Amino acid sequence: MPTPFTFINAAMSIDGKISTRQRRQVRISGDVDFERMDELRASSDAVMVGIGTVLADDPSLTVKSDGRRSERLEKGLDENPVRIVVDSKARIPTDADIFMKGAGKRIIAVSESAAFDRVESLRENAMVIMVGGDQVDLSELLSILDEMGIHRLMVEGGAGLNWGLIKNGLVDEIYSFIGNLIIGGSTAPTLIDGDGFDEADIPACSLISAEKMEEGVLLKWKLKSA
Ligand SMILES: NC(=O)C1=CN([C@@H]2O[C@H](COP(=O)(O)OP(=O)(O)OC[C@H]3O[C@@H](n4cnc5c(N)ncnc54)[C@H](O)[C@@H]3O)[C@@H](O)[C@H]2O)C=CC1
Ligand SMILES: Nc1nc(O)c(N)c(N[C@@H]2O[C@H](COP(=O)(O)O)[C@@H](O)[C@H]2O)n1
Repeated sequence: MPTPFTFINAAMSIDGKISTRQRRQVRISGDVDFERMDELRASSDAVMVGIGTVLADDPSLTVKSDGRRSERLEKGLDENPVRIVVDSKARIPTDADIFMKGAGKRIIAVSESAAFDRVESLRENAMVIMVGGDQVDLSELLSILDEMGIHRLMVEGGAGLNWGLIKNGLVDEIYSFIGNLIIGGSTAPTLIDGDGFDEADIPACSLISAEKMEEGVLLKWKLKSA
C-alpha cells in the first residue's frame, strides 16, 4: 500500500537529547532553524506528532509566517497543513493548542483501546481515524492518509512516535539539527527511543547533506531502505 513521503524533523543536543529528563522543551535551535522548520511545515500536506509531545509541549503546529500562510491560501490550500496527533487512548485535552490555534483540519489517530466517550468528544473538533488494537497501527494510518491525498508528511516527534515509524520502515528522510547544548540524563528523550533494533536489523542511512547553521549543524539523512 502506498504511504506518503515521510520525513522527521527535530532538534537535538550534542548528546542526542530532544528535551530534558522532565520532558521540558528546550530551545535547542535558533531563529534560522525555526524559519527552516516553518518553511517545511508550509510545504507539507500534514504535520504529525505523538500524544507525548502534545502533553509535554502543547504545540500549535501552525505555520508562523504570514507570507507562507498567504501563499498556501493563494494555492487553494488551508492556511495550515493538516495537523495529526497519534493518540491511541484519545488522551488529548479538548483545549490543546492544536484545536485552539489556527485554521485548518485536525486528525486524531486513535486505537480500539480508546474510551468511546473520549472519541466522541474529539469528533466535535477533528476527524478521528481508528486503526489498531492497543496502539495506533502506523502502517495502516499512513496508507489511509495517502489515500486521503496526504503525500508529503512532516513528523515533529517525539521520541516514541519517531521509533514507531522507523521500526515499521515508514520514514524516508531524517533532518536533525544538532545544537550547542549538552542536556544529559539517561531518561531524557533522544531523537529515537522505543525498544531499539537488534544488531541484525539496524537500518543504514546515507548522508544527504551537512550544513553549519548558527551555533549548530543541520544533518539530512536518507534511510537506505526508503
Ligand atoms: N526537540 C525537538 O525537536 C522535539 C522534542 N520533543 C520532545 O519529545 C518528548 C515527547 O516524546 P515522547 O514522550 O516519546 O512522546 P511522543 O510524542 O513520541 O508520543 C509517543 C506516544 O504516542 C503514542 N503512540 C500511539 N501509537 C503509537 C505507535 N504505534 N508507536 C509509537 N507511539 C505511539 C503512545 O501513546 C506513545 O506513548 C517531549 O519531551 C518533547 O518536548 C518533541 C518534538 C520535537
Ligand atoms: N525544531 C525544533 N527546534 C527546537 O529548538 C525545539 N525546541 C523544537 N521543539 C518542538 O517544536 C514544536 C513547537 O511548535 P509550535 O511553535 O507550538 O507550533 C514542539 O513540538 C516542540 O517539541 N523543535
